Amino acid sequence: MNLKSQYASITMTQEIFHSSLPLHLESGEILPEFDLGYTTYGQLNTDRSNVIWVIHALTGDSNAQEWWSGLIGEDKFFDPADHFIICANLLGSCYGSTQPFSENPKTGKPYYYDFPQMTSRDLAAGLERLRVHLKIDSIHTLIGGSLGGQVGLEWAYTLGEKLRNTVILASTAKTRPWVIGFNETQRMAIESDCTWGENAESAGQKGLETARAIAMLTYRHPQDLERKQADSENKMDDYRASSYLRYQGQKLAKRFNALSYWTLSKTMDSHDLGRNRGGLDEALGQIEANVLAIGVDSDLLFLPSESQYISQKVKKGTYKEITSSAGHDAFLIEFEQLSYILKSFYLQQKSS
Ligand SMILES: CC(=O)SCCNC(=O)CCNC(=O)[C@H](O)C(C)(C)COP(=O)(O)OP(=O)(O)OC[C@H]1O[C@@H](n2cnc3c(N)ncnc32)[C@H](O)[C@@H]1OP(=O)(O)O
Ligand SMILES: N[C@@H](CCO)C(=O)O
Repeated sequence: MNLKSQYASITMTQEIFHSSLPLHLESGEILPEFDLGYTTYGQLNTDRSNVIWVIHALTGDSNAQEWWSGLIGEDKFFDPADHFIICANLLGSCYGSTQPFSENPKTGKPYYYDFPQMTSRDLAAGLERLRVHLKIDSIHTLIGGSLGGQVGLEWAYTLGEKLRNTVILASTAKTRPWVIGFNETQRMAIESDCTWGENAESAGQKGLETARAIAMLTYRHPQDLERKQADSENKMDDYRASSYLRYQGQKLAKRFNALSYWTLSKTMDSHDLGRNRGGLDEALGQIEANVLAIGVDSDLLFLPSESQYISQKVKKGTYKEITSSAGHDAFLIEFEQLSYILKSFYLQQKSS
């Protein structure tokens, strides 16, 4: 579907890529075939050197120009008039790619709880299959935050010199117990829903609301809630913070499903760039691309030190930090700082 924008030169496409070749997963399981829904903005230039590949986070979709509107779009830092911007819905997610509700070719029925566990390395392998299909031999920049940063690091490792720049935001090279713990509380909430276990797309949805409420506290910061959710002094119940978290839970449950959420939270947990590669330092040292790791000073989920570590252990690393009271989700909010950091990074590449 080609949607011409108001500027004749800028196109947007939304396609489904079908891979009929099996994907061999890290667990040893096999995904017999799969689909990836993807969105592109702009066009490839003559030497195909203007590819910006965006990787979304946990509940994201391929419409990067929507959820990252401050960074991607006409007259934004990544402008489709200059770049070919592509974003694919990650395997396991429910926005057009193969996921727990997809048909299992072996049974002719939805996978549901039989959907194979996938790691960030598997999700990167799925994106690699799409890259080859699209005949994209070189990627100018790979950029992703949180889970998107985990998948981005895995893909940067295998892309080698096919990738020039990698921008990893609010993420990590190996998921720590702190994050696994938060994800486990969210899965416990989903599993406590009496509908969990049913072969139905509505299974676990109330539990998902609670999971999202827990997650929102990891995506923000006490200062953020103090600023936006504080109540008047004499309040004794029905606090703004309570209704805010309940609202956010309901809002996610309207657009996402519990099985995809459960699946992708396990993907986040199992992320370890160094697994079967001689450890983290060895693996990070193999990445050929220029790496810009961006931390958020108030991030309580993926700590700034984890971004600093990435920049210190890769061959060509730069660390920058966003200053924000918003916490982890600042990578979705602080566009002025992000654009400035990116501009100085690319200028540094030009001068080196
Ligand atoms: C990288 C990716 O893949 S992104 C992943 C997919 N996308 C997402 O997760 C959504 C991304 N966007 C967001 O999370 C947010 O919009 C952000 C982070 C970009 C911006 O967050 P903020 O501007 O701080 O919005 P905030 O978290 O305060 O929520 C505002 C919403 O809560 C509502 N709200 C605020 N306070 C309360 C309250 N006390 N009670 C009830 N509702 C409330 C607002 O009405 C508003 O509703 P709306 O979203 O329907 O308009
Ligand atoms: N809030 C975003 C980023 C989480 O890391 C999401 O829901 O995916």
